[in-house]
Amino acid sequence: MAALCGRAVVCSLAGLLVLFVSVLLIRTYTWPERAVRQWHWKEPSGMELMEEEKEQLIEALKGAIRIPTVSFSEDKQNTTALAEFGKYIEKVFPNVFSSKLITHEVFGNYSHLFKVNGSDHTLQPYMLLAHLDVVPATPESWEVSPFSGVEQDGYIYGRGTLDDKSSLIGILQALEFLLKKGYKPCRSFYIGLGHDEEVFGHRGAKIMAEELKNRKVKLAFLVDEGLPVIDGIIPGLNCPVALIGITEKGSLTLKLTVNGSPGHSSFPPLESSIGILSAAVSRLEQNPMPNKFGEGPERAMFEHVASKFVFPLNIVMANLWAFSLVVSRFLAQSSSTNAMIRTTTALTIFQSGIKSNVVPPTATATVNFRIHPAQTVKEVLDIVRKTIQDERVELSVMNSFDPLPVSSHDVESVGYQILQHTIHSVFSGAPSAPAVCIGNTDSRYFVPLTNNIYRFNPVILKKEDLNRIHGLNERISKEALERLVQFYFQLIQNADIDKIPIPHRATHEL
Ligand SMILES: CCCCCCCC/C=C\CCCCCCCC(=O)NCC(=O)O
Ligand SMILES: [Zn+2]
Ligand SMILES: [Zn+2]
Repeated sequence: MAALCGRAVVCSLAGLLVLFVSVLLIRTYTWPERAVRQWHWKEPSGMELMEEEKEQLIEALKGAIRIPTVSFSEDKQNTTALAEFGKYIEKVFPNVFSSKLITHEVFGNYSHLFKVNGSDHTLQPYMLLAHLDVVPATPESWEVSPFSGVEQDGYIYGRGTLDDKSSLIGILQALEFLLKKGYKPCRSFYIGLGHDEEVFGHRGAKIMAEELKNRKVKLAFLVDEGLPVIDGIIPGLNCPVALIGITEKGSLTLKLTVNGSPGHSSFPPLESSIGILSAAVSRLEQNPMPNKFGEGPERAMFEHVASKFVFPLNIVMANLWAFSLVVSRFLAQSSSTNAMIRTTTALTIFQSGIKSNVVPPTATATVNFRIHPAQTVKEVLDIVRKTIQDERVELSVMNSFDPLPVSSHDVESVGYQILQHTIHSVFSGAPSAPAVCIGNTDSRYFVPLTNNIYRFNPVILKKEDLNRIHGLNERISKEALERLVQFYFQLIQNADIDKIPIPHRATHEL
């Protein structure tokens, strides 16, 4: 009898296992049909750059890198360089500045707004954004001087080659080439070039956005800097994938202060302000914010490219209903993937002390949190207070904003489809996926103007390149720069799409 029961249990378990494996395989290998729009894409004209054009482009970027438009803080920017940059783009892109189709305005002394007037006023305009300021660079740690625009082994080196002068020059250069070829757009578009993105954008992009809002401008979509085409960054993903930032993490910057009594170091207090503050920031670092994998758009990103993972990871990614716990733990292991799944905690400034035999009265620290779309500033603050649990540590909010709204990214979404089509064509068929932009961009100020903001940097980035952004030896290959211009060249032309698309069923549309 017992043997019979045992057999029945074994049979049931085997049946369940077969069922489980069948579901996994069915979900993995039968990609669901998706309704896609049959867009009427026109073939963009004159895609290949001539040698002379390639040379012009490279020189244009090198010249831009040599102008040190550094933002140190909101109140400390290299304004001489910012002014010089304005004159530089006027000299390098004469057609953009003289075209009758284009109006040009300056905001906050150094930010630039262009409107390129299209022929069809029934089409809603769109906007391209980039910024001309850069973060500081310490020359002694670089292989080449960060503002020399040096070319070495096929790469142009310098601060801004990835963030964000390449895009700025790419947009203007693409427009310059198009104007030279006699191109006239159907759809109007704006180009916004902010001068203080690296220090919150309050005087540049924010003012531009407010002015456009006052003018009652509504945008079909907006494309700003953001996530790249990643290559080799997610283990097991066997091809480059273009990540389109459909939302952006929120941000919270806190100043932590501990006030103690100053005195002689020969009879120090039992607990110093430095010791108390160190323990507090250490607790924050040792207790990361909760893993939120599956509660924001990052889950859809993995499902989107599930079929591009190597076996057996393709099965895992196509079946996150069963494996999300294990995937989330795996993603937590590296800094770039960890940033996708939780609010991150970065200890960025720590200050105290003036002399080796003086006990300092005060210690301060700055902590920057980038907030996952499934959390809010308030929730993060509550967790911080609970984690520190020390009344002696004063908290003050230096700046904060909640995660940005999720932009539309379905088959009906014109902007997303134009972007996706352009990526597919320029990056040799690379699949794209909606994702969370982990850095913050000027585009957040344009939320009142459009529901369709996309953060995308048209550059292939490998794991070893990640730390070059805001880091040492920032560089872009000449080939990548040419491709970047191709991207804007085609994006601008593809945005002229005017036909109302006919709903259509197709398979395997990424
Ligand atoms: C699933 C894991 C994929 C991880 C991919 C990580 C790729 C990271 C590459 C670039 C970082 C994104 C930068 C976005 C623009 C940030 C601009 C900026 O610096 N803003 C200022 C700020 O955020 O403080
Ligand atoms: Zn940037
Ligand atoms: Zn930056």
